[in-house]
Amino acid sequence: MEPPTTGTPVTPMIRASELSKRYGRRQAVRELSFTVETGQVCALLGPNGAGKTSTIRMLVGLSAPDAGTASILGEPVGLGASELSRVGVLIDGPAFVPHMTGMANLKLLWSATRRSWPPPELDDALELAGLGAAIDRRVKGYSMGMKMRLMLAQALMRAPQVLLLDEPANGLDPAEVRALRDRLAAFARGGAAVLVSSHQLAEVQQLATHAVVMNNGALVTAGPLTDLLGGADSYRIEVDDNDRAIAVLRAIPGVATVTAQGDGLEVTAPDLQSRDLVSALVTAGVGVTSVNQASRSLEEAFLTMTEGGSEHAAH
Ligand SMILES: Nc1ncnc2c1ncn2[C@@H]1O[C@H](COP(=O)(O)OP(=O)(O)OP(=O)(O)O)[C@@H](O)[C@H]1O
Repeated sequence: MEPPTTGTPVTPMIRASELSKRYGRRQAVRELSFTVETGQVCALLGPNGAGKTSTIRMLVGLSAPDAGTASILGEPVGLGASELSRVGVLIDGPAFVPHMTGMANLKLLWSATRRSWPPPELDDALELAGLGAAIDRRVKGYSMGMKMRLMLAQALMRAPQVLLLDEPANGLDPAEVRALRDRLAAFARGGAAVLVSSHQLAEVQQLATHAVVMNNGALVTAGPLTDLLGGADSYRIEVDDNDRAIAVLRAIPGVATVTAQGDGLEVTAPDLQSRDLVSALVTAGVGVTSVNQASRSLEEAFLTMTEGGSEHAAH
């Protein structure tokens, strides 16, 4: 869901406002601002040491910013803030008691809330986490993916409106990442806001609707993933005859620009589908080798991050 651009402003579910954090001489986060709205799965993206974990820790009140404000559900975050009861958190990897079952671990974690077991949302949380019968097996036999699912269950059983997950896809195989994506998407469709950190562009393209890209503690770019990826309105097409293809493409109503780039063509056509372009080319007898949606901006942002000399964090 997109935030409205006009009309009554909505309160962002998650807001980082000019957040800064320093550890000794290391400026981990600098003047970082972004928001996550209801219905969004937002990726917090950046190389190792970019400041993602530091940011999430400030957003959930585990560390205090040196400057700026973290707000959840419109309220400033602090340790013990009441809003935090409506926040699900996965940070610092799964930590469970190995000789206890998944369910016993959930019960133990729930006991900290001093509310009676089971939580009303337990069944939904278990279904979304998708552990099946394994929930009654000991955690020491779990794979990394299963531990992540159990983490997800413990975050979801609180019926959170906001979910913050630090590198949840670490140690998951591609099928598990897909399953995680489906679960996060379902959760966001229910009106929640999800912030999920990652250092992998490919992973984020699968998971998120929005992205906040950071490097060296600072914001590089932020926005809907489709915008950051160059939008669905631009395509890279490779053909067997560039000159003829350019003539054909330029004659299609709705094609805004056609430019030759390297071996291929860069086409902007906001209202057309790739198949419209391909069928026009093929009908005109031009052989099409490949068609891809251009994904420039986010790639460029990543390039910037790499050039910016990302540091590997030893922590
Ligand atoms: N408690 C700490 N004490 C000292 N330095 C820290 C501490 N926590 C983080 N840092 C430093 O702050 C910078 C940002 O770290 P952070 O963990 O937030 O980055 P990250 O993007 O989450 O990286 P990673 O993907 O490796 O977890 C790094 O240079 C890190 O070494």
